[in-house]
Amino acid sequence: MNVPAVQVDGLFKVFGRRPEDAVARLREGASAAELRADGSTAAVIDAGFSAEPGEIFVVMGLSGSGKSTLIRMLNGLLTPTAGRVHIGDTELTGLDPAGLRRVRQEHISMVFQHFALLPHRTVVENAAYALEVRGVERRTRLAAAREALDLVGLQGWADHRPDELSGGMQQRVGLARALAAETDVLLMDEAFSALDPLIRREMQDQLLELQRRFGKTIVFITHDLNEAMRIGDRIAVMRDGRIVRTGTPGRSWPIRGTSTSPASSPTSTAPASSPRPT
Ligand SMILES: Nc1ncnc2c1ncn2[C@@H]1O[C@H](COP(=O)(O)OP(=O)(O)OP(=O)(O)O)[C@@H](O)[C@H]1O
Repeated sequence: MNVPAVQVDGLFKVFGRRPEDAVARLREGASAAELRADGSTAAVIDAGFSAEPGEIFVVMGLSGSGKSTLIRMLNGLLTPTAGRVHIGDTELTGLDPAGLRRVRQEHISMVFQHFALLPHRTVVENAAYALEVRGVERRTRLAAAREALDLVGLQGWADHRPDELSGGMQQRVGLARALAAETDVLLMDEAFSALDPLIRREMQDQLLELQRRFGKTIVFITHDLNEAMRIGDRIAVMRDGRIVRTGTPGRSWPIRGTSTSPASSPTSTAPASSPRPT
């Protein structure tokens, strides 16, 4: 199958009592603050975008703006209150649990901020984990995991335990796990945010290099404007649950106010058409 787009239409997630009623009120113009007064949290409000094949689509916003809630709806970890998520032609939001599991296993990998490695397993077993869940036979999955570890520069570390590795190396294992799974959609939730600045930059470079080679569809969450500008083909800015701006990094991207102010006129631009800043 070709690498699929990740498409989001009219997506809402409300926590609290009677979330569907809250969505109806939001659609009628109620504000998130009004809902909060009634005990509901509107974490994602009417989000829409399409992350295209081969693109790194960055979602940037301050803490509490709804980024994690949004990305968790992209792989079905959270069920939207309203709206749709498509992975290619498959509507995620319309699948039963077994169908959802299948799409996740075959198409979607997630890389987390705190690595999510299994401490009692070796590095190679961790890198092979997604394949194990998929039922791939041990020898085949360990061979694929070793190849993926080579790709992220961890040759020689396969038989160590995660706690013998630095933070940067542990996150490379997280990346290797995603690569070994050979899924075409990669969801990264603040994946480099726990790393110190030099290592973080190295990881950004590594991701760009891997992306040049494999051309997946990547949705990358960050609160860091520099990171967004460095790796994003396009950047969506979230504020108080809403995507307030989508644009292409470069000279035209208005840096001032992107992280906190609402956009005066959100623009949508074609993916991957302009060079990345270096
Ligand atoms: N399970 C939940 N129940 C109730 N409210 C929640 C839940 N999960 C998130 N929220 C609320 O939804 C809003 C958005 O949270 P979310 O974690 O998605 O934001 P974020 O941009 O990822 O922030 P951070 O970077 O701090 O994780 C916040 O007000 C948060 O308190």
